[in-house]
Amino acid sequence: MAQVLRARRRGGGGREEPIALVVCCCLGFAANVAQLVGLDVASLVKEIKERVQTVSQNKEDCELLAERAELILDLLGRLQKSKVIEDPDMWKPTERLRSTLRRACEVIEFCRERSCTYRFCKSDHTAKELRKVLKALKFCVTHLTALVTIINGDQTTRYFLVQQTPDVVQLQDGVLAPALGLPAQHFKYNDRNDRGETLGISGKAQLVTEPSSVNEPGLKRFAFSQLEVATDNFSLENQIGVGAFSIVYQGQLNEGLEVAVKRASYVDKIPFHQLENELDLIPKLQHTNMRVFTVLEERRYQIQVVHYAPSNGCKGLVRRGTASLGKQVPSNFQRWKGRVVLSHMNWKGTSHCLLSPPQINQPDAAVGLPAAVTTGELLGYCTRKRERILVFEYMPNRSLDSFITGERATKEPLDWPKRSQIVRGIAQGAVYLHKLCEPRIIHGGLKPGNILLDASLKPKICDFGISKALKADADKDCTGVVVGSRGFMAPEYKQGGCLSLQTDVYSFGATLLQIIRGKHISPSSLALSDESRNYGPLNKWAWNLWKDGNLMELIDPSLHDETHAAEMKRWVQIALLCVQQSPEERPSMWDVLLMLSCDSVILPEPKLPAYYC
Ligand SMILES: Nc1ncnc2c1ncn2[C@@H]1O[C@H](COP(=O)(O)OP(=O)(O)OP(=O)(O)O)[C@@H](O)[C@H]1O
Repeated sequence: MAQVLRARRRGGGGREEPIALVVCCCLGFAANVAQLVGLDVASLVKEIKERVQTVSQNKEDCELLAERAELILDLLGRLQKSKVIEDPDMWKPTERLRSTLRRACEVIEFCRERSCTYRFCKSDHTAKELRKVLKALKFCVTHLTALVTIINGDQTTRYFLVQQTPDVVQLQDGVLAPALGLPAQHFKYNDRNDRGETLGISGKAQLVTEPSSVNEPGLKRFAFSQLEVATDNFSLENQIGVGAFSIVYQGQLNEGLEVAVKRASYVDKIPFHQLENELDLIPKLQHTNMRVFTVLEERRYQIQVVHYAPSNGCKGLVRRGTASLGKQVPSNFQRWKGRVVLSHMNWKGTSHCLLSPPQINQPDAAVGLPAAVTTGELLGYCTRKRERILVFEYMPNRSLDSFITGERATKEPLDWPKRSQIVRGIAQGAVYLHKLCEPRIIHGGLKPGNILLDASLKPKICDFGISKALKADADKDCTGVVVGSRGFMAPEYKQGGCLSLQTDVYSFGATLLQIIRGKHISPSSLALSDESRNYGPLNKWAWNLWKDGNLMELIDPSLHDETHAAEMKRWVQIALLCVQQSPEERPSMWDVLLMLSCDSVILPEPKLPAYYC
C-alpha cells in the first residue's frame, strides 16, 4: 500500500525518496513546512476519497472520514496564506496528521475487504480503528479551524498595544495566532506590518507551568477527561464561541448539568493570565453578588434585609435584620412617597429617582440594583500541563452580539422592551462593579460579545480576563498593555494603556449605540477615518444626527413602529454622553443608571464624541 500513499522519485543512490523530502531540499526550511504538509496531505486525502468509493463495510463512517480529511486539506490551504505558517513550530500539532491520514487510508482499505473470514475475524477491530481515526481527525479539524478563525479574526478586530520599554508603545491590528497544545516558546509575536512597524505582543513568551493557586472552596476542580467527555472531546460541533484568548464549548456534565467550558487558546503567559484573572475575580463577585440584596421586603416604611453583604463584600450598604428607612439605610437610599428611592447628589444637583416599584421578594425590582446580574456562575476549573480551562454555568441565549449584529438579529430581532431591559441590566452590573464591590472593578472589555443572556434574556457581564481590581485610593490602572476590541475601546486607553472607570463608561456608551442601531450599518456616505472606525464607528453619525435633531435615523428600523421613540432618542443622547472624547465629561455608571431609569433627570448636552473627525 505504501507506494500508493506517497509519490516517490528516484534519489541519487537509486533509493526512492518521498516527494515531501525532495521538496524540503529544494526550498528553504521555514517557508516550505506548509507546502510540505500540503503536498503530502493532498495526496493522502485524494487517496482516501478514491478508496471510499468502493468500501463495502462501515460506509457512513468512511464517508465521514473522507469529509473530515477534505476539510483538513481545505483548512490547511487557507492557513498557507497566513504568515503564521512560516513558523515551523506552528505546525507541531499537525505532526501526527500525516500518520493519522495514513491510518485512515489503511482502515478504509480494510473496509473494502469483502471476504467472510476477514469480516468474522477483523470487522470489530476495523470498526474500532475507524472510530479512533475519526476522533483524531476531528481533533485536527478543531485545531486547524481555531487557527483559521482566529488568524482571520472572525469577530471584531483586536488591538494590542504593548509597552516594551516605558516609552515605546507598539500596535497590532488583528488577532495573533493561537494554537492549542503548542509549547509557549513557539509563539513569536514579532511580525512586522507593511509600514515596517512591529506588530503584536513582543517579548519572550513564557511557559506557565504551574497553575495558580485557587483558594476558592466553592469551586470544583474538574478532571480533564471529565471535560473531554462533557464536550465530546472538545468537538467542533460543541464549539459555541471563539474569543481571542479562548475557545468556549457547550458541554454536559454527567449529572446532566449544561456548562460552558472555556479553554485557553494560547499557551502563552498572556492568555493564561486572562483565565487566571477570571478565576481570581469572578468568585469575589459571586460572593458579594449572591448575598447582597437577595431578598428585600418593603413593609410600609421598613426594609427588611433577609440576606446581607458580608463585611468584606460590598460596602456595608445594607445590614442584617430590619432597618427603618432613613435611619439605618445608607444615605443613597431614602424614603420617598412611601417607596425606596435612590437619591443622587452629584449629577446636576440632587435628583430623587424611583428606580422601580418595590415588589415583595423581587430583589432587583425592589431597588433597581443588581442581584446576580454581574456574571454567569463560575463552577470550577481544570488545569493539566499546559491546559487552562474554566467551567461556567451555560447561558442558553449566549451572547448579546448574536442578537444585535449576528444571525439572530434578523431571525429574532429584540423589541425595545427587551433591549431596554438588557441595557438597564448591563448598567446595573457596571454600577455593581464600579461602586458596590470591594475592591471596585473595572471590567475593561464591555461590548455586546461579553454580555451573556440567560433564559429570560437577563444580561450577565462575562469575560473578566482583562478586568482590574482597583486599589482603594486609585481610580485607574495603568499597565501600558492594551487589549480590547475595535469600536469599544476608549481613546485614552488605547493611547495610554490606562483602564479607568471612565473607560468602561465609554465602552458602555459604544455598546448602547450598537444595541440601539442593531445590525444595520451606517450609511456609506459617512466618511469615517481609520481612527473613527477604531473608536466607536457610530459616534460620528450619532453626533451628526443628534445635532440635526434627527436621531430616529440612527435607530434600528425594526424598532420604528414602536411606541418608545422618545425613550430611544433619550438613550442615544445618554450614549453620546458616555462616548465623549474627554473622560472627565463622561458621566459615571451610577449617573448613567439614573439617567436610564428616570425620565425626570435632565440630560446635559453631549460634547464632541471620541474621534469625531
Ligand atoms: N457561560 C456561557 N454560556 C453560553 N455561551 C458562552 C458562555 N461563556 C462564553 N460564551 C460564548 O463564548 C463567547 C466567547 O466567550 P468569552 O468572551 O468569555 O471568551 P474570550 O476568549 O474572553 O473572548 P474575547 O476576549 O474575544 O471577548 C461569548 O461571546 C459567548 O458567545
